Amino acid sequence: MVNETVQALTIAGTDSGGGAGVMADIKTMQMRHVFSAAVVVAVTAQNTIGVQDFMAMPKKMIDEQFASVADDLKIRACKTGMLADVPTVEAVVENLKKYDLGPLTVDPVMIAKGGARLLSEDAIATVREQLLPLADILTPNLPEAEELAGMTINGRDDMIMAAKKLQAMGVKNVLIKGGHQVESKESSDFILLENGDSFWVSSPRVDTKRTHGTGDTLSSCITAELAKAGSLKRPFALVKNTYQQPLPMAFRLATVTGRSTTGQRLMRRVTSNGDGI
Ligand SMILES: Nc1ncnc2c1ncn2[C@@H]1O[C@H](COP(=O)(O)OP(=O)(O)O)[C@@H](O)[C@H]1O
Ligand SMILES: Cc1ncc(COP(=O)(O)O)c(N)n1
Repeated sequence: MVNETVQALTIAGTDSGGGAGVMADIKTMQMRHVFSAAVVVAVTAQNTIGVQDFMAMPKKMIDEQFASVADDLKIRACKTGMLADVPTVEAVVENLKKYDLGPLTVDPVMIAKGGARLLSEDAIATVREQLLPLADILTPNLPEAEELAGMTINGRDDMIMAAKKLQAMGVKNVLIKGGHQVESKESSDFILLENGDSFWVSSPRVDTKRTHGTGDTLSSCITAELAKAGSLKRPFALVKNTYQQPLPMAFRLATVTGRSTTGQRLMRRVTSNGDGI
């Protein structure tokens, strides 16, 4: 049951296929019992095979969505996902500064798993310079961490160094996702907290290419938990606990037989964890 007084906001692009973007965010937040609002900044024509097309929203429409949400709801935490291009990033930054929407999780979506660019190359600098300083937590995957930190990442020591570099750019907490280390038997994420504490969260790698939407699921789960708790302690405890659980057999079978994505399975692992932490 959703607690309608606990409200979170996703600021991202839609996925017509329902596996990533705003759709994954809403499903995840809902399953974490949080009411989710959405500011749609881009629309994609997309499925599990790839992104066929996308269109960014005009600034006026982005501004109006932020105003509608802020005038009516009491948003306790928010996240950004796909931000398309420079004008869109700038419009989002302007609105994030204008309204109090609680702690901000930035998922710096750049390139979809299928290879389509969801953030123009010239917008990377805008994200680095204007959006990162507003982020309470940044959740890049490995290629995004490389791009933002300006270094190549080969292994754990590099992930630690990249997280420190990103923190030096003004981000309070950094979670570097290890999903793209396909040669490793584990998927290991590195978390560097504001107070300098750090830890690794590892889980056995699911042998599948169907990982569409995994990052969105993770960042919207963190955002939902931030909306409930107001601090990062509980969201990270949840993420850590969730990942340390073995994958239920049904999900392992789905990898082999079904079209279920790792994102959807991860969502179920996250959500099947209940509120017991
Ligand atoms: N094949 C996999 N097996 C297990 N966990 C995975 C797998 N792929 C990704 N993950 C986990 O899913 C989350 C999202 O990671 P990743 O796929 O790298 O993000 P993104 O969707 O942004 O590229 C991370 O916590 C990562 O460790
Ligand atoms: C609208 C939208 N937002 C984010 C992603 C990234 O998800 P993934 O990297 O798993 O393809 C996506 N494909 N589409």
